[in-house]
Amino acid sequence: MMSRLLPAVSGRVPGVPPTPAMARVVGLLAHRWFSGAFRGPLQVIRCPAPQLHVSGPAMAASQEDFAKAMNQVKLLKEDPGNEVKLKLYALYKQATEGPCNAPKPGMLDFILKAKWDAWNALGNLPKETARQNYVDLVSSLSASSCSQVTPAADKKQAESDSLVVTSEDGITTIRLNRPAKKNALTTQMYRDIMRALEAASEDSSRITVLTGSGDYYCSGNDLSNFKDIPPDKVEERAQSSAVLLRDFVDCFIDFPKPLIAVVNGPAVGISVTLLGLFDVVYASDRATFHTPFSHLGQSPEGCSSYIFPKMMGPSKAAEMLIFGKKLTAREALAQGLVTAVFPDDTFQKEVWARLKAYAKLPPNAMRIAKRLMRHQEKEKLHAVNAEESRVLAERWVSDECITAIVAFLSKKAKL
Ligand SMILES: CCCCC/C=C/CC(=O)SCCNC(=O)CCNC(=O)[C@H](O)C(C)(C)COP(=O)(O)OP(=O)(O)OC[C@H]1O[C@@H](n2cnc3c(N)ncnc32)[C@H](O)[C@@H]1OP(=O)(O)O
Repeated sequence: MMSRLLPAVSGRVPGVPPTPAMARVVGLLAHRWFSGAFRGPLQVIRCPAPQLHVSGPAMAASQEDFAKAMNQVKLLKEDPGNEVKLKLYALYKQATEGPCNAPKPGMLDFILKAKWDAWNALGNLPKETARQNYVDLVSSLSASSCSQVTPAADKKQAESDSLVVTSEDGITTIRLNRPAKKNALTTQMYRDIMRALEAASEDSSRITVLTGSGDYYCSGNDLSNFKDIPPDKVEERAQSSAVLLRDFVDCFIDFPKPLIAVVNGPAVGISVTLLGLFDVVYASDRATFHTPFSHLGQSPEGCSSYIFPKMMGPSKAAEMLIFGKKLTAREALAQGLVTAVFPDDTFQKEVWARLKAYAKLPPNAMRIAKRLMRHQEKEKLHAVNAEESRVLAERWVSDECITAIVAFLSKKAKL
């Protein structure tokens, strides 16, 4: 089935170079980036599927992994759907041929055009990254039977893991588990959350919850993700991070079951913007909601540039997304970002009692209600996500952004 996705698109036209402005900024500022070996912790998804194993700092997939993944694709039991097939096609082409230089097919060549668009959207993503993303995607597709009750033996180790996924009482819980770093999201965590969502969409649970361990819900993107990038790789990294971000947010847009955020404490950056893609958001009265994008020289993501103005009106959204105004839980409730606020001392008890009751409702009825409420906006949300990710890739190489991140990493600044 999948082998039909792999025929070559022939013909060559000039490629898509990075903009001269970006290249200039990278050249001027590259020397200010941090260097030195990254010493990230190991991260684990607690999941019996063999593909979701311990992984350390990002590694490039070997040709052998790539070849294995191509074989795995042919063995998939279920059709992954056109959107995923297009992603696989695009990554395969990028990994084997590099950026799309083929002539754009005519408007009426629907299939060829969709394939060309998917490939072309990868821009200058390096071949190695495309290979890795292809392997990751195939691995997540093969892992669809994952995520049942966490084995008791694993629970002992969970404290040291960055992401813990459990499934119990009809609820799959994805817990951010880096309390010492305020649950900041590493690159590996983005990938692991995507895999966990893919698995949760297929498992027997009825609702899915995202929450955090410790005093924070999440402090947003781990700013160390910007560390250790060789000067000549800054642009490449910005592009591959934008692809990762887009794929990550797409998983939330497309998630088919009720998705609930249990916001146990302060939330920052992408952990706030994503809330607009959840069905229900419960917050402790200790939680705050902070999107300091301008302070960081960055721009909004998670479809917030579209959802927040619709949800709270343009001027309240501007206070958050342009001026970085931090909201209390009660203010977020008043703006519609939060569904309900609970006193911190009874938060866990009250919220989980509610969720357990919801998880007893008929699953198909819940999915159908969600689909009816969301499907008309889906296409728009994917377009907004693509644009926000593209713009962020530009911001990441900007002087404003680099200065802010250098200040944080050198301990000169904090929110
Ligand atoms: C694929 C890529 C997608 C990218 C998507 C883009 C998203 C955009 C965003 O999410 S923007 C938001 C980025 N987040 C921040 O700017 C928060 C930075 N952190 C802080 O300002 C503060 O740490 C704090 C206000 C969250 C908490 O302050 P507090 O004083 O209570 O605690 P500490 O500062 O001592 O924090 C404890 C340790 O945790 C580390 N840490 C916290 N947040 C982050 C982070 N986002 N990135 C990296 N590290 C973080 C902090 O450095 C401390 O570490 P240390 O103990 O080793 O010093």
